[in-house]
Formats: sequence, structure tokens, C-alpha cells
Amino acid sequence: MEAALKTYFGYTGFRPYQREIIQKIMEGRDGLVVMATGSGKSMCYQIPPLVAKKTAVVVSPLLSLMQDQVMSLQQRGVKSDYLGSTQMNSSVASEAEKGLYDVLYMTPEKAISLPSRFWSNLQASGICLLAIDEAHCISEWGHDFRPEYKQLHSLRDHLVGVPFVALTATATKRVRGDIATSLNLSSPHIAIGSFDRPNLFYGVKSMQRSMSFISELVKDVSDTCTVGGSTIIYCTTIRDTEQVHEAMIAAGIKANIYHGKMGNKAREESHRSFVRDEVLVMVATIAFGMGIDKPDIRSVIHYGCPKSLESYYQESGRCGRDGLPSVCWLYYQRGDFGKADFYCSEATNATQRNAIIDSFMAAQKYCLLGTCRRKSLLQYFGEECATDCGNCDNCKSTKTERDLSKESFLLLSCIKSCGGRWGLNMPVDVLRGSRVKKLVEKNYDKLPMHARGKDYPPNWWKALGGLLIAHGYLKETANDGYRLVSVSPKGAKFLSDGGTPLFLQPTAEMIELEDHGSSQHKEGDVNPLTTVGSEKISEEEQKLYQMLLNIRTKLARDIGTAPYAICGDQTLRHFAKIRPSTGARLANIDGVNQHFISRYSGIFVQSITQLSKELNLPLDDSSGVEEMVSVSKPANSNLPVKLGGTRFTSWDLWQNQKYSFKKIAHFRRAVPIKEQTVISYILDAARDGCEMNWNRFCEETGLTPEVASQIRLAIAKVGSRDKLKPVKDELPENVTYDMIKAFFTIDDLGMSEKAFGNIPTDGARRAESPNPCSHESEAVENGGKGDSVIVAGVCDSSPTTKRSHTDVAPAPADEPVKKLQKTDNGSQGDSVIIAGACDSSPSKKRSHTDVTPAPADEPVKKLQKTEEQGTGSTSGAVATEEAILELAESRGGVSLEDAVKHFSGSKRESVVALLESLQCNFAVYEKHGRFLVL
Ligand SMILES: Nc1ncnc2c1ncn2[C@@H]1O[C@H](COP(=O)(O)OP(=O)(O)OP(=O)(O)O)[C@@H](O)[C@H]1O
Repeated sequence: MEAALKTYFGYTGFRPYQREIIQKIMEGRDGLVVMATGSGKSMCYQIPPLVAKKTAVVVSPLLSLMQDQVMSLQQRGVKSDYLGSTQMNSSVASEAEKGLYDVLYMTPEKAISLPSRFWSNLQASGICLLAIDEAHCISEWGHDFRPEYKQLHSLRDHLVGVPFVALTATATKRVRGDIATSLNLSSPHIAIGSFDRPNLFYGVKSMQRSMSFISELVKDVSDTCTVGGSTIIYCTTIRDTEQVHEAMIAAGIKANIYHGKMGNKAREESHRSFVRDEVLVMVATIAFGMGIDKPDIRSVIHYGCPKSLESYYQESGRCGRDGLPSVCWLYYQRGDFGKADFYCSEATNATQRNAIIDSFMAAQKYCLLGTCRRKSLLQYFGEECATDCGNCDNCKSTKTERDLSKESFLLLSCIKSCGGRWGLNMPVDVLRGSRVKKLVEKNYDKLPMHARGKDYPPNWWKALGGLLIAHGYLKETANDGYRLVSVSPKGAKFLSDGGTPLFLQPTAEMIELEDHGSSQHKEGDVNPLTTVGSEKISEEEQKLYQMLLNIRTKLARDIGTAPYAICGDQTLRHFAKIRPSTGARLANIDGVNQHFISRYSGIFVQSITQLSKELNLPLDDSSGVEEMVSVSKPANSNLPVKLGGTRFTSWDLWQNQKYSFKKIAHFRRAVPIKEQTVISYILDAARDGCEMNWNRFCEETGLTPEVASQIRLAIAKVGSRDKLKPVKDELPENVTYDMIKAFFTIDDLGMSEKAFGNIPTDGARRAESPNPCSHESEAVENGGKGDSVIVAGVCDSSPTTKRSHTDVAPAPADEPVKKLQKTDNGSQGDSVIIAGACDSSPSKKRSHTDVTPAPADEPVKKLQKTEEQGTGSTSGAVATEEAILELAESRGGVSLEDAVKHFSGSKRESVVALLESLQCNFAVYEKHGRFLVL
């Protein structure tokens, strides 16, 4: 599974839930998957066909969505197409029947109208699953009810024994029940992930629909465009859509329009050019909604209150699907709240009407909220969240007033000097030191306050202007449709008093802009380079990133695809930060897949080399790796997406450099981190499959066999180990949390007996352990004084893959049991235990292009005894690609140093070159300093 993930998608690790869901599908089990937009649901049905080499049929509600997905998959070398009314190629159906596609999309209408012959032929050719995407369309309580979805259960008769998997991002409990019943899901595996999208900023503002407000909107959007970010503006009516669109065009912004009254062709073209970055702004009604698969949308603006919180979540969720910081603003007018009747006209019965009114009221409540918006959104979907998010307008606004007299004085005097004949834009331009033509013509560049306000971005000054209006220091008047701002008598008095202290409560927007420094921030900053994490990329690197974006756009145009289908923004940011000088180095970067390497690596490596030279940036900046990993992680993310840079570094320092916890805590840090944090990082690494010297670890944490046995007893007493505290409370003071955490990890990885010996255990309890992946290990002889080294495989049911508490599905009785086998490496060397990574284990030799999985019912995996004497029994062994592959395979991965040591008959450079060549050919990939076989 991991091999397919890297080969086709370029990713080295699954996101939470993905692995478990895929595993269950492969076992033939029905499924219900409710996970946030952008969390990676598609991957759950795209991987099984690549592993099983059978077709996955995906029912999807929108042709445009299917076309996008097909385009992306084709760019990744996955055979994919769709069946629907706009499919012009008549051979797709017949090819599909023959099982020639990995992933075949179809509309629900098509699915229920295909003849039974089609399905029986496809079943004979091989079909591994039927996925029902956007499954909430099945329910009348969902926000996008589609009657055809209700008929999909009829496919059950044609596809006996084929797992049905329903996927959606938005389903309340009621909707989930409807989906399971309607599709006759049989004992489905239910996975419910968090609805949280930590990289999204949520904000709400009240507005008055007016040309002046639209002008402000235009300015904000144009700022976003200058930094290359895409924006969707959702309007509630076609009239609004047209008005906003016209304003954008009039301001010279390339914007598309999309609504239900446009013809199919015009809509398709509008969608196509937006997806391909030919235009960066889409002004649309919600007809342009569900399933927009563009990962790099930086801003979604709702111009008007949405009809429900479900649709708001879904539409705003189009934003930042690549995990980069992005913003969602909702502008509402109180008048919007009277629109319930308008939405109710869609209802055909009382149930639907009630559902619509309920949903609309929830959306209104969201608009008027004074508390954390994310918390309220999550609560609406049944998810409790203990703390405020810190990443919404309400969380960002502080309740403390501040002395803003200096800034207010500057703005008021500037407005006064400009004669009160302008809105806020002109005086703000003066403060910011602009030299636009109009400003210079008026000689405003000669004013003493010209360029005195550079410390704050334009929108900060505008927000202060709004504040001064609200407090009566400025007054706003309408003149010929223009808003003019002038100093009021109260403001004039303040000026004449010489700016006496003026304490005001800064707005959320001002605080947001201050938090992000003085760069070109704007309302709800949507510039991925200036939002969270931007500090980590230097100015020169930003330039390089921008150049790489342009190269990607050009490439995409040349080959007629969307830029994101070539590779994601995040991947380009990694390129700009690391600046790989060879194809092999580039291949290691997350998001680079085999297709990309074979087609584009040359162009990118060449461009990176040349541009880096021009920008005076060194190549192969390994220090960029750690930083990029943290940059790439969403702010406040609590999802263990994959082992991050700091975790990896901590583990590496501990395991390989033999640093103490204390030394690691201080390593290259002005302010040290806590030792407990270091320990947690190392334990995370162990869970992620990193090699661990448990003997040393237990010694350093003080986790003796006696303590382990005390912990066991405490767990038995508490009856569960879901929480640390109750277990801790049962233990003597000297047993620390670190010891308990270490114990849990060791136990979860099935290493207890190795680490603690045959301590008294209640075997019965262990058999009842909720961990479905039980590891049985045999004693390992630790010959001589060497350390025991255990390489723990990443188990499919690893505890890092958190199960939803609502997942009531039992683990199958025949879950594979992993055995550890004794290995003996002589008297001086280390004992080595290599536990197979459940699926990806190279326990049997496979060709690197063969991504066929181990069968679901794979028997107990045994580990072969490895014989090594001292530091290299194969002294004099000569490195070849095959020999390296064999070595890496037999060890479940090998570091460069180990390979060099092993092949002592070859020069280090030859081993390096061979490894690079293997990487380039995707025979191996590097993860955490180890080369793993694909
Ligand atoms: N394991 C992974 N590692 C890194 N990126 C991933 C992984 N899985 C998915 N992604 C990326 O995350 C993005 C969102 O994935 P995907 O389109 O599957 O989300 P989704 O849950 O189907 O969203 P939606 O409900 O909005 O359709 C894509 O760009 C995808 O390539």
C-alpha cells in the first residue's frame, strides 16, 4: 500500500484513518467514511485498485468533479476515465467492462441505468469496490439531496460480494443512518475523522451590499491575485454573482463567472480555465460547489449568508486542501436572514422544509457568534473541542483596549491634509508612501506624513479608519455613490489637543495583521507566503518558489492540464527550500511521484540549478528539510500526519548519535524544550517504525521490568488504558508519565517481552487487549555486551492510527499475527529484530514496480534470521543495485552508512551513486535517513 502511495501519488505516509479504511476495503468489508473536506478520502478508494489490480467504480455527483479527478489521476499514471452524459468517447464503457481502468467514475444516473451485462462483465474482469462519493446526497436530511442516489442500492443485486463504501465530508448522525440504511451497508467499517481544518482561518463580517463594499472586495481579491492565490467568491443570487463579477472585470481582475443559468459549455469552460489557473478568481453561486478538486485555493469568500452550515463547511472547505494556510471569510447582511422562504421553495415536503429551516438558522447563529467559530462549527457536527482555536476572527480579537493615539493622530491629520475629499484609500496610500499618479499630481507625496505609516499594512490603517468612524473621530458621507471620509469635530479637537491618549479596542483584523508583521497583509490575508509558516522561507526562496510556480503553469499549459495536477504547491515550496540538484534528491521530496520523475524531474532540476545560481542560493540545503516539514504542517494541527522534522531529529540524535534526552532538549535551541517532549517525540518515531534501542531507552527513563509489571497491574485495576492519568494515580509517585508512555508504546509495538523479559503478566488480559494487532515475540539473545535493536514495523493497526470511538466494527478474528524471530548477530554486535511492516514489509522479494499487496489474509509473518558478524560479515562484498536492494529488503530499509559498511568491497561514492540511481528509478525511496524498497 505504501509503495502504491509513493509510486503514484508521491507521498510517503498515510494520513489518519486512510490505511485502516483501505485495509478494510481490501478485506471486502463495506464502509462508511465521514472525514473532513481535503482530509484525503479519495485516496481511500484510489489505492485499493492499484494494489488489487482490479477496477474501483466511483459514483460521483458532478461531471466537472469527475473530469478533474480523472485528469489528476491520469497525470499520476493511473488508468482512469468516466462515464456520464458528456463522455464523447464511446469506447470507454466497453474498455471499462474489460477491467482496463484502475478507477472508473460515473454519475449516479449512469450507474443505475447501465445494463446488468455491463456489471456482470466488469465483475468477471475484476472489480474491487464501489465507492459512493458525496454520499450525503442520499439523505433528504443532507444538504444536497439527489433522488438518484437513493436508487444506488439496486447495484447490490449486480455486484454481489463487492464492498460498498460511502464517503462524505458532511453527515450528521441522522444523515449517516440514512446512508447506511439506503445502501444496505452490511456491518460497515465506520470511520469518522475530525471535521477540523486547522489550516483554515474563519472570519465573519457584516456588510451592506453596495458598490463601495464591492470595491473593497475587489481590492482585497486583487491583492490575493498578485501573490498567485486562487479565490472563490460564493454569492447567494445570480444577480450578486453578476454584479461582483462585473466589478472584478472592471477593475482589470481576470475573473470567471459560474451559475446555473449559464449553458453547460460556458460553465465547463469557466470551470476548466479556473482549475488551470488561467484565471485566479471564480465568482459563482453554489452551483459551483461540491467536489471542486483544486487543492491550492487560498481564499473562499461568501458574499451573503449561506443556506446552511453544512453547505458553508463544504464550500469553505474547498479552500486550502493542500494543507497550506488559507482563509474563509463570510460577509453577511442582516437582510439575508429573511431568506428562509426563498430556500424553502426547494422543499417538496414538510420534512425537507424543516430541515432547511433548521440548517439556515444554524448558519445565522454562526454569523452572529461572538465566540470561537471553529468550536461552534465542530460542535454542530457533533465534535467536542475543549479549547478555542486561536485561528478565527473572534479568537484573534482581544478584549483589551490599547493606546492608539499616535496612529490615530497620524491618520486623522493625513485625512485632514487630503481635504476630506477621499475615501480611506488615498490617505492610507499617502501614509504607506505610495507614489501613484493621482497622489503625486495632488502633491500628497510632499505631505509630512507621506510614508510615515509603513509600519502597518494598508488594511490595518483602513481598519483603524473604521474604528475612528465608529468612535466618532471621523465621519463618513455618501456623495454620488462614493464614500468620503473626513475629520469630525471630535477628531478635530483630538488633533488640536495634540493627540491626547486615545485608548481603543483594536479590531480582530488589526490584530491579525499585526501578528503577521508588516508585509503586504490584507483583510484575511490569503497569501500563502505571508501567512503561518512564511517566516521559514527566505525572500530569495520565495522568488524561486514564484519562478517554479510559473514554470509549472507553463508546463501545464503546454500539455493541457491543470498546474496542480503536475504537483502541489507544497511540493514546489519544498523544491524552493531544499533545491535538489539531482533527480534522486528530488524523488525523495513528498508529493513527487514516479510519473513526475519520469516526465518533469529533468526540467525542474535544471531550472532549480539555474535559478538557484542566479539567486545565489546553495543547492541541496538539507537544513531546509526539517523546516519544511514543520512549514508544511497545518497550524495547530493535531493530526499526526506523519513523523515531523523535530520528531525525526530528536529520534536521530537519540538513536544514532546516542545523545541523552537532556542534550537533545538543548540541541541548537536558545530556549530548550522539555525532556518529556523529547521522550514523546522519540516514542512517536518508534511508533512510526523507526529503529529503537529499547534497552537504552528503558534504562534512561527508569522503566525497569518491575516498574513495567506495576504498570500492568495498574492498567488491570483501572480496566482500561485509554487515559494516562487514572493509570498514573494507581502507581507510586516514582513511576513517571514518561515511563507509562514508554510502556504503552513498547506494549503496542509488541516488544514488552523483549524489553522487560518474562515479567508477571496477566496473559488473559493481554489476549483481550483492544489492540487488534498483537505481536508475538520470541526471546532474543543479546549476545555479549551488544545492545538489542528492534526495528518495529509500522503495523496497519498501529495505535497511531486512531480509531474512531464510533467504529463499532470488530477486528476480524483472523487478523494477522506478527512474529518476531530471534536473530543472532554474534558476540560483539547488536541483536537485530526486524519486524515486518505489516503490508509494506519487504519480507518476500518483490520487483520494485510490483505493488501487489500481501494478500489480506497473509499468514503470520516470520522474520528471517539474519547472520552478521561484527560490523560486517560480508566483508569485501561489492555493491550492485541488486545487492543493495537485497540488503535493504532483508533489513526493512538501510541507512547509507550501513550500506557503505556492508559493501566494504566498494567505494563509498559507488554506493552513493547506486543508491541515487535506485532512487531515480523508484526502486528505493528515502525515509528518515533510511532507504526503503518500493
Ligand atoms: N497520505 C497523504 N499524504 C499527503 N497528501 C495527501 C495524502 N492523502 C491525500 N493527500 C492530498 O490531500 C488533498 C485532499 O485529498 P482528497 O481530495 O482525497 O480529499 P477529500 O477528503 O476527498 O476531500 P473532499 O471531501 O473535499 O473531496 C489532495 O491534494 C491529496 O493529494
